[in-house]
Amino acid sequence: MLKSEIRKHASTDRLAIGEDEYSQLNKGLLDQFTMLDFEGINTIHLFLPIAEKREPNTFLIIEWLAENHPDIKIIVPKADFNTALMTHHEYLGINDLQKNLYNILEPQKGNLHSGEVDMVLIPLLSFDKQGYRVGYGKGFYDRFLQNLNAQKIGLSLSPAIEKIDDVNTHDIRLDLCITPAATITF
Ligand SMILES: Nc1nc2c(c(=O)[nH]1)N(C=O)[C@@H](CNc1ccc(C(=O)N[C@@H](CCC(=O)O)C(=O)O)cc1)CN2
Ligand SMILES: Nc1ncnc2c1ncn2[C@@H]1O[C@H](COP(=O)(O)OP(=O)(O)OP(=O)(O)O)[C@@H](O)[C@H]1O
Repeated sequence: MLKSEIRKHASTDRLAIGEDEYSQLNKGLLDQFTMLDFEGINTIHLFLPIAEKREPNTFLIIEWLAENHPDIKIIVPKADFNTALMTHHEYLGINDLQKNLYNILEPQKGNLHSGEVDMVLIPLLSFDKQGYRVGYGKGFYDRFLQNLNAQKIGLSLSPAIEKIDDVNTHDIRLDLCITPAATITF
């Protein structure tokens, strides 16, 4: 299928997920996440969820990390829609967040992080069996991941689709994708 069609289908399917199902799926996703190997992981970059779009609830992951790996530093992005680039900031807690025009929570005072990141948790609308992903189509993550030497992990509440047909040279493959039912390695 083409990215444009996948985006339509995936957005519609997501909005059909009810509150209870959303909560169950997020629990499954967290269980899978906790099974990763955190040896040598000092810094994790993650997105903050747009709950009304039924994105994976990464706050559960943040809470689990705070409890089980308090030394891991958490970095969150801020999107600049003029340049299609993101800046990356230390996560200071929920009180430092404010919604932007797109209803995405963003850090306000968190220091800019320009150092290394060991693991990136990546939002997506859909992914395929080869590890390619489809996002909202602005290329934010493709640009960010381009020169990044980190474990690239997609988070998805739905399983892989067969194939994205219009993969291009900008598209960066995931190393892993976590779903509520399984963690897939590419
Ligand atoms: N939670 C989260 N944060 C993220 C991303 C993401 O996918 N999820 N991004 C990943 O790149 C970046 C933001 N990317 C975005 C790209 C396009 C639109 C946008 O055009 N929104 C329109 C229509 C969206 C739709 O198709 O529903 C809108 O809200 O009006 C918003 C955010 C950075 N932060
Ligand atoms: N590294 C890059 N350099 C320049 N342009 C890029 C780069 N990566 C992606 N783009 C451009 O960004 C646009 C969106 O790319 P694509 O359709 O692959 O988005 P996506 O993967 O769904 O989005 P996202 O990464 O925001 O979730 C395309 O026009 C693409 O050419």
